[in-house]
Amino acid sequence: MSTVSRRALVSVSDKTGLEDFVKGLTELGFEILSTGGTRRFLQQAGIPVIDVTSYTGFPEIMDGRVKTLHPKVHGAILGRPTLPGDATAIEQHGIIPFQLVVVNLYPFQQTVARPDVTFDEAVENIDIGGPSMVRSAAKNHAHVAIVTQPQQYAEVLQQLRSGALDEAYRRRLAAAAFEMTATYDRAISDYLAKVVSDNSESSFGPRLTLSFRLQQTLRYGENPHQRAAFYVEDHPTPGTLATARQLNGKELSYNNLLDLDAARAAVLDFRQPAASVIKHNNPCGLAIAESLADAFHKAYEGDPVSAFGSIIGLNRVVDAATAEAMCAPGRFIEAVIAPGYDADALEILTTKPKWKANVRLMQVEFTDADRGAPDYRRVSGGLLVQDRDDLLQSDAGWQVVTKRAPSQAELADLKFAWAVCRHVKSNAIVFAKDGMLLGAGAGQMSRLDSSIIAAFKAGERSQGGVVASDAFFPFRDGIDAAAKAGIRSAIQPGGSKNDAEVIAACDQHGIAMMFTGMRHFRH
Ligand SMILES: NC(=O)c1ncn([C@@H]2O[C@H](COP(=O)(O)O)[C@@H](O)[C@H]2O)c1NC=O
Repeated sequence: MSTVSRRALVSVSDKTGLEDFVKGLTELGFEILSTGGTRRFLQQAGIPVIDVTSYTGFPEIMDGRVKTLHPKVHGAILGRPTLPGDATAIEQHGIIPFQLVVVNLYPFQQTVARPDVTFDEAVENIDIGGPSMVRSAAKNHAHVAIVTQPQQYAEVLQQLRSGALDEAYRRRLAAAAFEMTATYDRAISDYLAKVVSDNSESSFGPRLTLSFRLQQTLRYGENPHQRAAFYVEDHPTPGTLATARQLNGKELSYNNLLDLDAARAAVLDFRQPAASVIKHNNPCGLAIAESLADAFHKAYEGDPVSAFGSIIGLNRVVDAATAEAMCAPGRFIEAVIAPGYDADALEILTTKPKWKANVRLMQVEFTDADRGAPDYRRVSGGLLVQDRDDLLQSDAGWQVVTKRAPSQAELADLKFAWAVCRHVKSNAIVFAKDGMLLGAGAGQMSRLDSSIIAAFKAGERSQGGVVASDAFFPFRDGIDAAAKAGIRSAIQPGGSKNDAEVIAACDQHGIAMMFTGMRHFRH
């Protein structure tokens, strides 16, 4: 038996804060045992360390695949010295129990997050010995404290200095340890499931396990009587809402988050400066222009009544002109999401009386990295999974089906209206002109009702404009309503058994129509 009273096993990949922590442990009388890399790191810092191989009498083998997987290591972690049977085994096999185990794992999640990662690299970053020690120590928390994160170091030292780590504290450490190994294993199984599904005919594996961590609890859900929280992925893709930073304003609500996501998505599709105005998850305004300020102005004026209390999405760094336009008298905005705010814009938006401390300003990188990610929707007792309908659009395969082809200006508006349309709840009808959404018929149970609403919203402005429909027009009535409003061009997927009747209606009204061959339902 050793004469030292306390032993710690330290084996970590992330060496953050390690030197100070282990120095603290040695000052408290701990003898330190470590694996190769950790031992070298600590010795370079002048800390006395025993190599774990000199304790086990067995070398590290197979490029480190086996370093701590030894009965003298696991016996020293799992042994219960207070039990006669365990005490005998400890004595017989020359085991020296550990009171503290400090382990963090190979960076599997960070490795597979790299776009250029190879399968072999990913596999080599699956830690085996580390989780085994963590699980052993967490199971035996009655005798052993398990430390798995650098963030725990300061508190652990403080607890040790004030006496000992009591059982309740060790149990908390054990709970954190099992949570860590569960997350780690889930990351491995998700990665492998993705590799398997990418290589198989069906993209969907036999089981789906999702893991999210709590980012914030929310005051309430869609309504005040509903509890709510925002959970995010462990390593969210840059540019997603989970990575957005709040620069100003009140606490975010559940509905704010939903609308901010829609506001960002609606402007992400455009390469020109674009602005979206979101209400209840639908754009009531959306526009593109030469400058961001003009885009915002056109978007807000698309439907200024509905825009009151809206969420704004902007796809350029906000400048002073756009900031001034958003603060103009009579405009009321709840939140803004943009890739940034220049110093002048931030000054304006954080000092204007109604904005300061009120309007939520969110900053997020605008990238395409998240496109095509899976989309999940809860139904009672299950989860619906699909590819998100957000791939960059192309006009390859579009065809003119009417006698008249759209003019260049009409074609530009048709492309714009088609891009807007997939952000509107079905049945979606969009009237647009000059890069500006004039009227949206959203979420109606009949396409004709959506057409009538879009025409009503657009009013006189729809003269010479275009209409986009997220799914085919089943009858000519939607086209008749658009023609009555002065629409000159239409875009829709086509594919109805009544296509001939709808095309004839367009020809009769002199409307040019294009079929895209792709539907954009958004239920
Ligand atoms: N194979 C083993 O027996 C083993 N024992 C500990 N590890 C891991 O090796 C890392 C530390 O290694 P080193 O001290 O050599 O830098 C830790 O992240 C630890 O979790 C192992 N590695 C992987 O499984």
